Amino acid sequence: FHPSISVDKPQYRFAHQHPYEAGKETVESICRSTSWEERLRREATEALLPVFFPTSVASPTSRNGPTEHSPITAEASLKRLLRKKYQYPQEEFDSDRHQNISVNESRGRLAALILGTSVMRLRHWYIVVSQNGFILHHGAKIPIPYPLDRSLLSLVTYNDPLGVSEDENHEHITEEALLVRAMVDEHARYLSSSGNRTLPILPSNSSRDTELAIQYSLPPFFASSLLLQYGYTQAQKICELMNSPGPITLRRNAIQFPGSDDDLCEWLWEEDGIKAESCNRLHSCQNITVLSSTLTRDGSNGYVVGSSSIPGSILPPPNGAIRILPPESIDATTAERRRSIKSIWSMRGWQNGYFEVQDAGSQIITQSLEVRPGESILDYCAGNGGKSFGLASALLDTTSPTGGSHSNDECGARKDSTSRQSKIVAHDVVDERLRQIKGSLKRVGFTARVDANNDNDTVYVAQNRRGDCECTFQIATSSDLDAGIDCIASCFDAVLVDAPCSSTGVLRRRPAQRWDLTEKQMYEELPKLQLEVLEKAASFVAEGGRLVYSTCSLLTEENDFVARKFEQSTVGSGFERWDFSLIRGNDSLLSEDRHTLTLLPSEISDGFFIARWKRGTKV
Ligand SMILES: C[S@@+](CC[C@H](N)C(=O)[O-])C[C@H]1O[C@@H](n2cnc3c(N)ncnc32)[C@H](O)[C@@H]1O
Repeated sequence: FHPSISVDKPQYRFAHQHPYEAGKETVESICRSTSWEERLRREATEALLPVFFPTSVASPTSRNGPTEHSPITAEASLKRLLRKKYQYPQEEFDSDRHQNISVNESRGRLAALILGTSVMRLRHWYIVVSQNGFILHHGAKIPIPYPLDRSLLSLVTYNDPLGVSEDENHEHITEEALLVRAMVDEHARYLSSSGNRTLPILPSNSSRDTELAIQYSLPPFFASSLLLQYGYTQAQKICELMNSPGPITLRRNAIQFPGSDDDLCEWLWEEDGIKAESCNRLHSCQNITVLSSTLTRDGSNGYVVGSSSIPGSILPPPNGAIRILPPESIDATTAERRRSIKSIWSMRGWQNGYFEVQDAGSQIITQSLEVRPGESILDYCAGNGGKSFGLASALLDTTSPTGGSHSNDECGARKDSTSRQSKIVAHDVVDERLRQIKGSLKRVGFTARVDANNDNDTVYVAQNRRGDCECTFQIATSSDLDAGIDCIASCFDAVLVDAPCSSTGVLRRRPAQRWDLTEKQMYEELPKLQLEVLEKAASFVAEGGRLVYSTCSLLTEENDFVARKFEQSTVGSGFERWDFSLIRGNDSLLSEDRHTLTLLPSEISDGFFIARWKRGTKV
C-alpha cells in the first residue's frame, strides 16, 4: 500500500453531498430500477449492499489471533458466493473459460457480479474508506477524515484487528466480508503499483474529471483524458456505457453457413433456440450515423460515430452481423426462453463454424478494407484470427455484393483465373496466438492441402459455396514475412494493422482492465509501438494497394496522432489518404479527415478507430 496516498484533505464534496450519501442513493436507485442493464448492475450490487450499508454485520470471531492476510481475488470470492448459492460444483465453473459472454443464466449472473464488483471498485472503496476514517496497513494508520464504523472497519483492514484467522477456509467470516476484502486488496494493488497514482480526493469545488472517476470508477487520468477529448456530456455517456454490458453480436461465416443472415437467424432459433436478428433489420443498426466531426481537442476530427443521430450515414451495417436478443425481450414461452439460456460456445452453430462472436465494430474494420476475390491480404496483427477469418468469409460470401459473387456467375470483378484465388496471410509476434489460429482453421472451414509447388508446405484452403472461388490461408511469423514466404515484400493488395492498444474502447467487455492502464503506457509506450508496427506493416503494401490501421482505443494519442505521425514519416509519405464516402446525409457537417473513423461505444458497437490509405503508384 502506497504510504503517500493522498487522504489529508478534510473537505469532500460529491455533487454537494457526502460521498456515502451519494453512493447510497445511487445503489438504492439501481435496486429500484427494472431495466435490463440496470438489473444486471443491481445483481452485482445486491451482494455488496449489506456490506457497505450494514444494518447488522456479523462480526468475525477470533480463533488463532492475528495473521497476515493473504490476498483473495474478487473473482474467486464471487465464485465462492455463487457456488454456495447455486450449489454448483467447482469443476462446472472452471470448465467454462468463457463465462463473461455466456448467456447462461447463472453464469450471466456471475459475470454481472464480477462486472459490477470490478467496475465499481473505486467508487465502493472510496465510500468505505471515507466512512471509516482511516485504513490500517501493517500497523500504520492512514487517516481518513470521517467518523469510524468499527463493524465495517473489521471488513476492510489488512492486519485483522479482530484477530480473524484466514486458515480455516474462511468459514467463520461472512462471504460479504471476504468480498470486500478482496476488492480492497485489488484496489490496494492498483494504488501501490508503479506510476503516479493517488486516491482521488474531491476538492471543495469538485472538478468534473474527479467526479467522473469516482462516479464511474475509472483511473482518474483516464477520466481526465475522456473529458478533455470528448467534453463532459459525451464523456459521461461513454463512461456509462463502459459500465454496462454490451450487446452480443455474431458474424455469419459464409464459408460454413450456406445462406443469408436471415437464414442463419432462423437456423439459430430452430436448432439452438436462440433469438437473433440481422443488424440490417435492427433499428439501432440501420444507420451508422455521424455524431460529430469535431469532438477531439487537438483538431483531429475525422468521422466520429456514435448512437445519437445527426443525419449522415457513412457505412451500411456490415453484411453478416447478427445480434443476439436477450431472452427477456423475446416473445416466447417460458420453455422456449429456458432453452435459449446457454453458453454460446456450447451451441451447435458455433461448433459447426456457422458463426463467430464478433462485435459489429470489428466487422466494420474488416469491411473497411473493401477486399475483392482474387486479392492477397495481410493481417499483420492477427491475434487469434478474428479479423483474418472475417476477411476470408467476406471473400467467399456468395450472398454479398462485394464477396464471392460479384456477378451471378463470376468470382469477383476480374474474369481471369487469378481472380478465383485469394490469399490471406495471418501474422503476429506471439506464437501462442498463431497456434490458436491454426487450431480454429478446421472449424472455420479451411482444409489442409500439401502444396507441391512450394516445398510440399501445408497450405489451408477454403472454397465458396459454389466451389468456383478459393481462398488460401497462411500463418506467418515475422521471419517468414521478412523472408518473403511464397510472396515478395511489398506485395499485398491490402494490409490490415489491428494494432496492440489500451483497449479503452472495449472496457465493457473487460471491466477489470481499467485498473491495468497506466499513463506511461497509454501516452508514450503504446503510440510509439503503434507507429513502429504501422510503418513496418506498410512496407508490405503493393503499389496501389490499401492500408488500414485500427485500434480498439478511444484515445487520440493512439489514434489520430499515430495516423498523422505516419503520414509525416518517410514510409507514410508514399501513401495517400483513402476517404470513407458518405453514402447518405449532410456532407457539410464533415471535416477534412475523412479517411479516419472513430466509433464510440454505443448500442451498435464497441469503441474503435480506423484510418485508411492507399499506396501511390510509382511513375
Ligand atoms: C488488438 S490485437 C489483434 C486482434 C486481432 N486482430 C483480432 O481481431 O482478434 C493486437 C495484436 O498485435 C500483436 N502485436 C503486438 N506487437 C506486435 C508487433 N510488433 N507486430 C505485429 N503484431 C504485434 C499482439 O500479439 C496482438 O495479437
